Amino acid sequence: MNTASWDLLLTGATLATFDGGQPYGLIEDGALAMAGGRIAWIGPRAQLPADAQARAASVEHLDGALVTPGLVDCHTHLVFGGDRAHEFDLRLNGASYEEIARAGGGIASTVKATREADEDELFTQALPRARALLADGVTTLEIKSGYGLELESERRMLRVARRLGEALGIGVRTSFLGLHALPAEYREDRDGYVALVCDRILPALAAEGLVDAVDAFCEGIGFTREETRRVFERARSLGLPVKLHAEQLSNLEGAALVAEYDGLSADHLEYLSEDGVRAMAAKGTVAVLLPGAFYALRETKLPPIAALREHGVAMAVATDCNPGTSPLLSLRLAAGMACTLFRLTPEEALRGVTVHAARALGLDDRGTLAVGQRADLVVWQVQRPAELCYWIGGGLVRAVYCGGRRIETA
Ligand SMILES: O=C(O)CC[C@@H]1NC(=O)NC1=O
Ligand SMILES: [Fe+3]
Repeated sequence: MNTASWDLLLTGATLATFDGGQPYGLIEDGALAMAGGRIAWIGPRAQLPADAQARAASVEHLDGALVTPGLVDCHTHLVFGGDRAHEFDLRLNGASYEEIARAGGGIASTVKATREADEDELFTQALPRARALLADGVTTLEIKSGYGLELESERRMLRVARRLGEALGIGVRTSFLGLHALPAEYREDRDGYVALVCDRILPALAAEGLVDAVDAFCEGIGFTREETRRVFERARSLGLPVKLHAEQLSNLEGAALVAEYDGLSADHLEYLSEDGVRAMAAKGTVAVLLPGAFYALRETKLPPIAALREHGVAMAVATDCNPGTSPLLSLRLAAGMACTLFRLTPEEALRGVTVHAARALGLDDRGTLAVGQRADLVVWQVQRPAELCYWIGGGLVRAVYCGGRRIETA
């Protein structure tokens, strides 16, 4: 009779648990057991129960390899049609953003390509991007809508997001981003478009179970604070949490608006003020830093990292994977950029792509290695946590587990 109560026992691991007070929550020469998709036991190998080997259906000795929680990418626009590589080429050959936009480029070109693609085409185009993030350790992905800007295309985007999670066996959380850009057909009727989003599209997609959170692009080139408030009011009436692209290019006090609605996160934040930091701290709103967009746009204004630290605002880091301002397919590289460009410590950056990123999605069942957490974890080819931010480039993953199941990353 099988007496095993553990599915798998990993021993001889360097465990970065991000749980407890030690730097990285580190446990040297540790052991971790999984059962039923959860972590059943974790601690120093020397403290394993005497019958540990008998309890485990299988045992793997890791010779000191680093084990972390599965990485959480809490801000992506991963589903979209076409790409903007040609614009990258035009820009590097001297074309301005304005010239490209006037020629139909920018978000408008991605909206056109997304509307023209059917669900299978969108899925086929997004799958390699999701696999690339998975191959670098991501086990939970947030994926936004926002390139459809009308009901059927927004629905297609969110259905593809759900399909990606099912196909790859990883967690997916969706965010509705109807207020991402004004579609051409509403160029003369902003109010009409905001009403369409709030009164028609969002309620319909929420009723179909496609929306986990509501986001908006609160910016001079996006939507105003008042327009953002309208979609937040609708989200609240539907019982959906909110998050926001806030203070990316200017200060519209979007972060304070998220805090007013007890929102999950404010994202970008290069122009975040001290008042905005205080508002976020008072409500536990997570600051999501997006160094990929900062890098690709060659920004110079840094987010107020010192103020966020001083006020104890949890900082997350994400790829913001999108075709225009952050075509970034490695969350680990985003963590490295957060260190090099934003001066986060490696521990801050790694908390930013694990436990704090999970909190930015309203998830408390993942992001740390602790008994009862989902068995979402990565076994790395390195021994020290800081190496995950230090090495530039991929190939450091040895194994990925999601819900206790080994995930193929090739
Ligand atoms: O250019 C794109 O396709 C998206 C830009 C992206 N969206 C947003 O809200 N902020 C950004 O940087
Ligand atoms: Fe974004």
